[in-house]
Amino acid sequence: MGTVTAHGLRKSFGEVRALDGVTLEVPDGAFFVVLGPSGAGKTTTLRAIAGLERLDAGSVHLDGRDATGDTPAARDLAMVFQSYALYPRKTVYENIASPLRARSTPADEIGAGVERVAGLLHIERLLQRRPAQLSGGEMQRVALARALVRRPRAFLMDEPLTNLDLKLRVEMRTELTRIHRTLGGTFLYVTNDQVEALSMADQIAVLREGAVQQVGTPTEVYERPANQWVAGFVGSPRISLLACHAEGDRLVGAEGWTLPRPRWTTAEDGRPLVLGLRAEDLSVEQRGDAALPGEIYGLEPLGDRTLVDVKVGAEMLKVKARPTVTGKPGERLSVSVDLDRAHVFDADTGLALSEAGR
Ligand SMILES: Nc1ncnc2c1ncn2[C@@H]1O[C@H](COP(=O)(O)OP(=O)(O)OP(=O)(O)O)[C@@H](O)[C@H]1O
Repeated sequence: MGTVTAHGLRKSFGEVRALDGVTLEVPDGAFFVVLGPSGAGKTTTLRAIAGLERLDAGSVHLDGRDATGDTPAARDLAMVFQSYALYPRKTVYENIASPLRARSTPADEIGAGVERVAGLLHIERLLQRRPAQLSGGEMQRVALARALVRRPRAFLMDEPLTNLDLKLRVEMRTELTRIHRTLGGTFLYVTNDQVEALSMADQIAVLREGAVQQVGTPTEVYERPANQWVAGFVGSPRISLLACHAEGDRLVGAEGWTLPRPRWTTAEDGRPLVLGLRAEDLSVEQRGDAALPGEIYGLEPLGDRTLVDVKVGAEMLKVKARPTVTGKPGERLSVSVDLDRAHVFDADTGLALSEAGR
């Protein structure tokens, strides 16, 4: 078993409120990602669960048992840090073996355990080296191997891929999901990288300023963001946001445009709203009659696609287009909108308006 439940975690450092009532329920065997920008409280959450941080309030239950007062060792969790934290004077083999030695594991089991994880992480040929003789990517693999060599109740991982270059990071994402599938076990993983979260997680908790904004599958968080902030944080390129209000069966933009009002939008006429449109739900080709008038601001070729920045009055839309698209700044065009996929938020509260019905 490996369920981890954090309830109402609160923690302040002097004036800074790092955690403002964080509640998480991590099911046994999940790949659960806590996603949030720098300073959101991700590390503090993980450290609190690991028993490394004293809480002002809240509780931590492991496999249903209250572990709030337990020492880190008694919690039986393995933690991987961004900084690797390897022993510099020990070989890779000894680094990986150290958690097993600390628990007086028989020698033959240690050998078998190290070989197994070394194989899993493709680091067999590094076992006799010392950390100073490793690249950053190799050190990261060793740090992961050292955590994975045991079967703790859960693995806690604090941005373990941050120090890797982009290519290695992408590779390790696939490897970590493979390792999770192979080993089983509960992974609680924190990151500020939304692509990492979307590509690896079974479930994502989005954290902002010490408060959970939304918990859901990657699809739920991306397709049905609970509020404007989540919509803006998750997704690349960033969602375009346009000020508007409803008038009968139309949405009327602050910049003078109108669109048919999505049938699921529940808001009284005149209330300030924000229309959220993702780049892939917009098109510079003519499609249907829902369209916004604008002018090209710039083109950003990205190889497999080109992003077209379109000015709609003083506001900006990012539109995903074919790589062959052409156009000059200042050229007028009409941007087609897939309204079934649009998001509407209350401008005052930021909350998504009734999306359940679609
Ligand atoms: N030991 C500490 N003393 C004082 N303030 C702290 C301490 N640890 C964290 N904080 C503050 O608490 C807040 C949350 O920090 P935390 O490290 O949990 O965020 P994070 O989401 O992990 O950020 P990052 O992605 O940058 O690591 C921040 O404002 C941070 O400055």
